[in-house]
Amino acid sequence: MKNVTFFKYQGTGNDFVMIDNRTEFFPKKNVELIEKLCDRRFGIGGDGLILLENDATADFKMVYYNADGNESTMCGNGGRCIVSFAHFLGIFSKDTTFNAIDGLHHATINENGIVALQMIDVVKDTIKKDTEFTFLFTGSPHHVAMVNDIQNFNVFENGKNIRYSDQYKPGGTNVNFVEQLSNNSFKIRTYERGVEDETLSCGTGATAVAIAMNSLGKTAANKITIQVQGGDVQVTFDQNEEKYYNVMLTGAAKQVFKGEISID
Ligand SMILES: N[C@@H](CCC[C@H](N)C(=O)O)C(=O)O
Repeated sequence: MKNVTFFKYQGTGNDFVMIDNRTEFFPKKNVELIEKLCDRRFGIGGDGLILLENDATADFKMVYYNADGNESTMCGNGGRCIVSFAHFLGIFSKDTTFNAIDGLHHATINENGIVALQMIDVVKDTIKKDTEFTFLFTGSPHHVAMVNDIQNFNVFENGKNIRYSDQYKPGGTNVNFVEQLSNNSFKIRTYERGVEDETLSCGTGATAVAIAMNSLGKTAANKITIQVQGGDVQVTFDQNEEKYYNVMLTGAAKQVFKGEISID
C-alpha cells in the first residue's frame, strides 16, 4: 500500500482528480485503479484523472484519463484546471505553454483564477455538415445537434444512442445538444464519451459548438458565450478561408480540496 497525495479541481463543474506525477511514481497503465479513483462511491470521484508531468520542450505535460480509466484525447476543462494546478505548484506565474496529447497549448491565468487556454486550430474542410448535425474535432471528437427546449431534453438517452451509433464506430464521439439564446450565446448540454453520462461542462465541446454555430451562420460573432450546466465559458477565435485559429477557451478553474488516498 502507498499513500498518494491528490488534488481535486473543477472547471464549470467538470471535475478532475489531479496528481503531480513529476517523479513518475503513478502506475499509469492501471486502468482499474484510475477508474476506481474516479468512482464517486468507491474512490475520490471525478469525470477524469489528470497527471501533471515534466516535459522536455514545455513547462509541463498533461496526461488525461476519462473516468472509465482509459487515456483519451484532449480535455479543454481539464486543460484549464491543470493550468491552475501548475500555477498553484509555482511552475509559472502568468503565462505558460504545456504539452498535451494534441500538441502544445498556450495559456494565461489572471488574479481571479480565470484561465484562458488556446485550443487547436480547426481546418474548415474537416467540419462535416449534415442536415441534422455538425461534426468536428477540437482536440476531441464532437457531434453537435440543435434542439428545442434543451432543459427538458433527454441528453443521456439521445447522447448515448449517437455516441454508440455505427457512424462513430469504433472510437465513438462526444455529443453536444445546443439551443441558441441570443446572437452570440448558446446553451449546451453534453454527453461525454468515457464518462458515459452527461457532464456539467465540456470544454472541447463548448469550443466545438461555438465554431459549429459560426460555421453554420447561426452567429457572425467571434466571441461567443457558452452556457453549460455548471456555469459559463467564453470561446473566441479568428478565422480565414482555410481555418479557425487563435481559438481560446476562457473560464474559471478551481481547486476544491486536497487529500491522501491509499493505493495498492
Ligand atoms: N471533458 C472534456 C472532454 C474529455 C475527453 C472526452 N471525454 C473524450 O474522451 O473525448 C473537455 O472539457 O473537453
